[in-house]
Amino acid sequence: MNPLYSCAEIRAIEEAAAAALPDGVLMQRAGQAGANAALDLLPFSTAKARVLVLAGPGNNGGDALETAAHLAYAGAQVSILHFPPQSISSTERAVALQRAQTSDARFAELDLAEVAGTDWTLVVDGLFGLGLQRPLAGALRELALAVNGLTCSVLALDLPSGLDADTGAIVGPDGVAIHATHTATFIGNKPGLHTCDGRDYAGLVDVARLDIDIGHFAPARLHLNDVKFFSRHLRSRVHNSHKGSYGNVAVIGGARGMSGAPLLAARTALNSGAGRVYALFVEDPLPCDSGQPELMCRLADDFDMRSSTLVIGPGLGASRLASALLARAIASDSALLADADALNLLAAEPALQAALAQRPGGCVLTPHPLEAARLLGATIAEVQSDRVGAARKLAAKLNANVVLKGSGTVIAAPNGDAVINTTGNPALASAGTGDVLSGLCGSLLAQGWPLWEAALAGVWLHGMAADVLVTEGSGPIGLTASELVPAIRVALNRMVQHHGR
Ligand SMILES: NC(=O)C1=CN([C@@H]2O[C@H](COP(=O)(O)OP(=O)(O)OC[C@H]3O[C@@H](n4cnc5c(N)ncnc54)[C@H](OP(=O)(O)O)[C@@H]3O)[C@@H](O)[C@H]2O)[C@@H](O)CC1
Ligand SMILES: Nc1ncnc2c1ncn2[C@@H]1O[C@H](COP(=O)(O)OP(=O)(O)O)[C@@H](O)[C@H]1O
Ligand SMILES: [K+]
Repeated sequence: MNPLYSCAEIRAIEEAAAAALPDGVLMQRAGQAGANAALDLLPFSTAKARVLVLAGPGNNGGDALETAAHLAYAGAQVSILHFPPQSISSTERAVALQRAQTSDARFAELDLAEVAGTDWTLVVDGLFGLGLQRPLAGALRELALAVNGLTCSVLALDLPSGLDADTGAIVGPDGVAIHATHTATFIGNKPGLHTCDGRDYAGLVDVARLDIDIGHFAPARLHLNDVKFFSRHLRSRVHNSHKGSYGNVAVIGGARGMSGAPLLAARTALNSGAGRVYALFVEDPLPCDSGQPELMCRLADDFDMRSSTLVIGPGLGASRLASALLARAIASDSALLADADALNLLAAEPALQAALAQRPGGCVLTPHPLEAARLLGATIAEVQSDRVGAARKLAAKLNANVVLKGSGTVIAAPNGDAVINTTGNPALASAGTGDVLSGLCGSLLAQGWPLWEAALAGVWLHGMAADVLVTEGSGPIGLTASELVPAIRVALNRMVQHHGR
């Protein structure tokens, strides 16, 4: 189910597969797959298509040369910008070069004005793939910038040049990468295409397995999120049920001046099915939430934490009272999700971290990159330069199911399993959407979902609700966290209708 492989894993699969095949077969298959993907982006009358193929010095360039030859044979007007290797290249690359040279493809000189001034139908990016060693520099950097200024489709072979296949970060400080609209990736899917800058730079991703025997693929520890991972917990409601059947959620937060955050989380918990929802305040509880009077607003200090699933953190503040509430929540036997200020308190207090890590039932943590950086004693840049690694490290350190938020949210379990989410969009980049996510995950926990599946489903539904709202025109600009709440309710009900038991 949607496995993702690291560079090292892909190299190992390729090596094992290549050993059982005649020389050059994999590159030929990659070139054919690249050409097929390109033809899908060209008009039916291929002869009218002007295709610019960028062929780098390594095997990614070999794939590009094969692709160029196929496209020329199909009748397209193909121009190749060829960057020959400095030293001896692979035999298969030399064969691919010969094939391109004997086709009708034209080998062009690098002329940035021509790149920018030609009405290309498609650019094929075969500059660099898994072998990128350093940031694009000099003429290559200028070329990438010129391509990024074009309005035509751009097909990346294996991955957009300049992007790190493992992390999705653009290589180098102030680095550049080719901004592809489509990526034909070879052998297996790669995490870097789906998180950090990957979602922006890879565009639509298609995996070409190159007919490699399934036996060469070891079980993956990293996947793309999939409804199949959690659908068995989607349950239709039975008639003979009551509010007590669907659990209690207590959202603990709301320091003075910060009452909105727990209300958003609590409203989401209620609208995603929890039987009873409490909004608990560190101090000065609101008498009620007039926009959602079903919520029970209370002072947190008096609350019996054993009675509910606990979502602690939204607007919690950093007071001693807040810290004491967090300590009580960690010590309780209730299912626990910690977010926002609870994560900052944890980062500041090693004793709380130790208590959390020893919690028999575990927990869910939902940090954004800054909160994750504080918990890891790292910088935001360090977290973002390896989001999967950071989420796994935090999960192991705190014995927690960690949801590292942002584009391509990463969910990591203490045992090292990790998932990258595929739903969601920049409409979510507004205050309060994280509170909505914590309330949603808390609600699923209260309804009996295990921690891991609640995190996967919560992140998936939260992103799906935003995707639907954007499709309907309510975003990405100006979508508010409150608007997500009814959209999540619809998405959850639809999912139960389709997949529920
Ligand atoms: N083996 C497989 O799994 C299969 C691989 N396949 C394909 O091969 C790709 C991997 O090929 P690869 O290993 O040759 O690496 P690739 O990405 O072409 O780049 C390496 C070259 O670039 C150079 N170089 C690097 N960075 C640079 C920079 N910033 N600026 C300038 N130069 C730079 C580097 O030279 P050097 O660092 O020594 O200067 C070297 O010459 C893979 O992504 C897939 O597309 C398929 O055919 C199917 C089977
Ligand atoms: N560009 C984006 N693409 C996809 N999801 C995003 C993007 N920006 C933010 N999000 C999501 O929105 C939510 C924001 O949470 P958070 O930063 O905690 O906000 P807040 O604290 O204001 O509630 C997270 O679920 C995050 O993954
Ligand atoms: K590439």
